[in-house]
Amino acid sequence: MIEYRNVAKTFADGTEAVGDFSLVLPSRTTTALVGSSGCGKTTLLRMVNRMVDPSRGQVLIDDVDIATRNKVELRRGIGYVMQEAGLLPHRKVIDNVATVLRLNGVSRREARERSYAVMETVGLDTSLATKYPAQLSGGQQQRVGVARALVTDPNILLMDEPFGAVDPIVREELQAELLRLQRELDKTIVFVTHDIDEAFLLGDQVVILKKGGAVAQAGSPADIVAAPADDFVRSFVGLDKGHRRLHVEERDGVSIVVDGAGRPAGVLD
Ligand SMILES: Nc1ncnc2c1ncn2[C@@H]1O[C@H](COP(=O)(O)OP(=O)(O)OP(=O)(O)O)[C@@H](O)[C@H]1O
Repeated sequence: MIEYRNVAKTFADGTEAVGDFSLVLPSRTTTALVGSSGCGKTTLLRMVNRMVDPSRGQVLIDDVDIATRNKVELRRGIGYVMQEAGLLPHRKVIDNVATVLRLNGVSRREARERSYAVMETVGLDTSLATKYPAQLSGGQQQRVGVARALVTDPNILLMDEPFGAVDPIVREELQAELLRLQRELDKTIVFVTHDIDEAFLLGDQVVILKKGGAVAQAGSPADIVAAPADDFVRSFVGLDKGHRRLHVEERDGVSIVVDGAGRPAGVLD
């Protein structure tokens, strides 16, 4: 379990990125932090692996304040996937994946074996292992980023807009892959996105943020759609727009679901 207790972050230049944020993220579930640019998502995410230390308040992992933990040791149990994959361009795919294992003192041979295995886990053809990142598609590079984060088998996976830079079709593939991985691996995932549909698809818990890391609403996607907290949430999730306002129409004895623009979205079973 990850817990934020009244955390705040003001950067050295005086920018208040997070005002007062509290939240519990249950183990083995995915929490999606969603909000517009600059609302503090990345700052909150990076507090979990201490890339950012809060100015006030605490972050706890399994009831231990992480401020008391050694940063290097803490990060061993936490995978981090960033936007644009962040791969080392001059190192082969397999060496990118193996980096952290080698830093942890795992032998070259074992590091390679584990890296090949995790490439398969994330759906990467192992023939790509000896290529350089620039020789891969954007989607493949993102998978390498996920493989690299998973290779040490961390309990926690932090993902910062990991699918933001790929085209919509590849993005859907990667989202489906992540859902499969989550079922298989059972990690505690913190996923940052500005896309509410992605947050609803991947998050067990969705946290809609306003500026300064203020929580507009936190809950399951169904809870949020059923009872949006206010007009900001209603508008953010698109409940004021046609595509989420569904109703049922009868056509020749079949109940079809139609959106606010009159487009059929599906049939009722
Ligand atoms: N190192 C820093 N120094 C000063 N200000 C910062 C720093 N990092 C972030 N900020 C500011 O803090 C606020 C929150 O930034 P953060 O990156 O957490 O937002 P975000 O919601 O992740 O945005 P985006 O979706 O654009 O990545 C912004 O105003 C940003 O400019």
